[in-house]
Amino acid sequence: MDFRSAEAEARYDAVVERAAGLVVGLDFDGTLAPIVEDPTEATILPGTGELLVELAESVAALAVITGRPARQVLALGGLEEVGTAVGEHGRVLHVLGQYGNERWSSVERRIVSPQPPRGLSTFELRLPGLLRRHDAAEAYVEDKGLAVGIHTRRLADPRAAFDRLLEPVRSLAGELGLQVEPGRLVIEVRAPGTDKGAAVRRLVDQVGAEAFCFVGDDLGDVAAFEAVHALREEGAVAGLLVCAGSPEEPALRDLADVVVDGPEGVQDFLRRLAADTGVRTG
Ligand SMILES: O=P(O)(O)OC[C@H]1O[C@H](O[C@H]2O[C@H](CO)[C@@H](O)[C@H](O)[C@H]2O)[C@H](O)[C@@H](O)[C@@H]1O
Repeated sequence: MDFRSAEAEARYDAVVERAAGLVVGLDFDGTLAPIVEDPTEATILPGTGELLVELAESVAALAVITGRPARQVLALGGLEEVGTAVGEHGRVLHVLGQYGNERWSSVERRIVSPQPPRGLSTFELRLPGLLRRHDAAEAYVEDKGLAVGIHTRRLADPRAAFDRLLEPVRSLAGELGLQVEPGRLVIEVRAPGTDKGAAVRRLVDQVGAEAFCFVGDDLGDVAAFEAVHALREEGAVAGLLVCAGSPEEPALRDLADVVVDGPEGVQDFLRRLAADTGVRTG
């Protein structure tokens, strides 16, 4: 585990000190689940669910905050079972899907979701033509209900295809009042109006959090990093930012207090946090 400065180490100590009021927010793909070629085959790294349950004993709440649909991440992460075990410790697991557009908790156990955004069905109708015109007809299109993900990972030159598509997708999405969310070899088109930063702020209010630790790996997590950073500057919470590092996406490294090596490194971090907060509250 690599603290980026002495100040970062002090921030770790501050969130551990406030463990009873700490919310730990985690991204899914690239953070809890290793990146794989086929998005339908991603699964939480074995052992991480158990670590989350252990950590729940000594913190206020856990939250998985993801671009995925809530229903999908509950299945891929085995999070219904994790939520049940977290509940046995008297704690809550929150799952915020589609960048905070969908909400599930281990207490209510139902997904609250808005209607698909206006313009999304038109976008989907026009997308195949756009992909053909930009030599990316074989891109994998993920229909997420409230959003569409255009994946280039399985194309011959994934980065070049991503770069070719980004501006035309941005332009069509803008025409239809939709928001573009670039990620790791994926361009997502979704409803505007919320992001992972808003989801973090809502959780802080809802839980009455005194500390917030967020762990993420990708561009969609920048808003959450910025929210924790701002809340920390305002003195509202103690905050810690952890980057699940990868050679593919360096954007979060410079914003983070701690850089770990992908989902395996996240496991090591959670193990240490569970041990340190356990000592504190046990
Ligand atoms: O916010 P996240 O939990 O990180 O979700 C972001 C998007 O992740 C998924 O795509 C990424 O993971 C795939 C599986 O490893 C990989 O094939 C793809 O290249 C990555 O971009 C997911 O498919 C999207 O729906 C999520 O929004």
